[in-house]
Amino acid sequence: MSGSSLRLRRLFDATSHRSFMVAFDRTLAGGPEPYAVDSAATVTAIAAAGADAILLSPGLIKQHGHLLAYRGGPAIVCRVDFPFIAGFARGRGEEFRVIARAEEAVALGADALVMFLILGHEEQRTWGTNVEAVARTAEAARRVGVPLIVEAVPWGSQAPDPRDPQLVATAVRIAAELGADAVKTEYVGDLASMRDVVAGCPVPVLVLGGPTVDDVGALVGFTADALAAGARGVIYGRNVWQRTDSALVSARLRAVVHGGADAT
Ligand SMILES: O=C[C@H](O)COP(=O)(O)O
Repeated sequence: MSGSSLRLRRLFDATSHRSFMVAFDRTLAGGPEPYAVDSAATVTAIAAAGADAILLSPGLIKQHGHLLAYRGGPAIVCRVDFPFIAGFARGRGEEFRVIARAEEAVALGADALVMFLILGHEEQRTWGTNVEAVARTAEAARRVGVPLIVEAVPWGSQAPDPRDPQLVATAVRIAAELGADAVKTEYVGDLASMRDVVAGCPVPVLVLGGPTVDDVGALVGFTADALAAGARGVIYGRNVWQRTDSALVSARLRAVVHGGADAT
């Protein structure tokens, strides 16, 4: 078994084979947001909530990695690209820059890497740059022995609907064929379509969260549907940490991801 496969397994629970990952990388491009002004406090709360892994920028791994370095603590996942979205805060887009190489992320203590593959670019040139960056990072990740999770999403300006099942299926398939060890993508809205997305993707599919959903029942419900469709877990950000009832919601999500709890 390769180092990448071995380390990928560490992101998943030994019994459920699923993962409750929490993304705290939004402030990399969005700055200090509500509930995330004190980054150390947010990282500590995410670890206390029982996350299997936490997604952080290189700088936050450097600053706060020690808060996670204990037996049973969450694995550390490093975002290695910077999204030039006309504000991560203001919407979706298609520009990015690679900010850390696989070797650097591993030297910081990362157990896995995350970067975007965005479908629907306005220009072939930027699409080509994105494809090449993912392929090069996948090659470097293989060489270093660290898994690469590609956030494959139809968020480009030319994609009519970021949750279009066909486009989502295409995005994750391209990511896998470029060398991703797992993908992070949209829940496409219904179980049957999500099954097709998972069926066409030869690597584990993890579902992203997006803006905070106030209706916790709805959040838990679509999480359960995504898992029933074959998703191997979630990588949720604001839906975990950008809310007053964060600890409670984390516990419910964790229970649903690892089984034994229904969506109610
Ligand atoms: O890709 C986006 C980031 O990981 C932020 O996660 P979020 O949209 O669930 O808050």
